[in-house]
Amino acid sequence: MEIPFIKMHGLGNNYIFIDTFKFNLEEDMLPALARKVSDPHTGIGSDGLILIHPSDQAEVGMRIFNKDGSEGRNCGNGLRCVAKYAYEYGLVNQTSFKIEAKSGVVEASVSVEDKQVTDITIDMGKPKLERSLIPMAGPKADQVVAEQFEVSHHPLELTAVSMGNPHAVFFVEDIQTAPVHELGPIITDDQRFPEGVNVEFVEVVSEQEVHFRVWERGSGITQACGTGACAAGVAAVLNGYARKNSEILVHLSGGDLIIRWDEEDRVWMTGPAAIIAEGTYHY
Ligand SMILES: N[C@@H](CCC[C@H](N)C(=O)O)C(=O)O
Repeated sequence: MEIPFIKMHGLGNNYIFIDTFKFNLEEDMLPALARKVSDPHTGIGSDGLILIHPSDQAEVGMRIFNKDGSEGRNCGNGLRCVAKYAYEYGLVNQTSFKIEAKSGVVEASVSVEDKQVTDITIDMGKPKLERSLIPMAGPKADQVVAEQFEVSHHPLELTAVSMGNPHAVFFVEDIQTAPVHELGPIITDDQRFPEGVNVEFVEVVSEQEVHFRVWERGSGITQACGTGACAAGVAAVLNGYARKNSEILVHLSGGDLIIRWDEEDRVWMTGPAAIIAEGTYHY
C-alpha cells in the first residue's frame, strides 16, 4: 500500500500526518502503522502518527497515536500543525476555525504572512483539575496540588492537570538536572495513574517564564509537548508561581510557547508549526 504523508513538527515534536480527506485507512491498522512510521531505522522516524480527518463538529478533525501505537486524546503541537496544514492546503479558507480532537473541539486562529502560517493560537479550553478526571487514584473530589508523591525513593511534589490528556507536573530547582530520563519512564506507568500520564519537570524563572522538559506517555522524551506546556502554566498558577490571565513564556527543549490561563478558566497556547517533508510511505 502506498500512503501519502506529510511530516510536520511543533517545536521539534514531530509527527507523520495522513490526510484522510484524501486517503482512507482501516481502523485496525492504525496502532501498527503508528509504530512502523515512527521507527527511525525502518520507518520515517517520528514521535507518532496523526490523522487529519473530516469532522461533523468542526472544519477538521485530528487523531493522535503515540510512537508505541497507543491513542492519545489531545496533542497541542499536533493541533498547531493541523491548523497550519488546514489553512495552507485549503481545507479552510478563514483564519479562525474549529478542530475536533478526541478530547473535544477547540478554536484555532492562524497568523498569516505571504500565504504562510507563522504562529497559531489555540483556545485549549478548560483544564480539568479534579483527581478523578485526571484520572488519578485517591479521594474523588479534591485537586492534586503540591501533593507528596514518592517514586523510587525520590520524594517529589506533584500537581496533576488534565488538558484532555493527563499530566503530572513537578517543579524543580534546576531543569538541567531534572530526572527526566530516570523517573519519566517510571512515573508514566505508575499505578496511581490508571491511564498512564505525561510527565513534566518545570523550573520557574519568574512569574512570566519557566523552563520545561517532558517524558511523554507512549513516546518517551520529546522536544516539546503543547498540552504539557499548558498543564505547566496551569500548575504554575495553582502553586502561586504565576498569575492567572498573565502570559507565561515556556522554554521547551525545541523552542518557546506562550501560555495564558484566563479569568474564564480557558487556557490559550501560542506558537509555531513547521512542515518538514512530504512523500509516500510504502506500507
Ligand atoms: N505531544 C503532545 C501530546 C501527545 C499525546 C500524549 N503523549 C498522550 O498520550 O497524552 C502535545 O503536544 O500535546
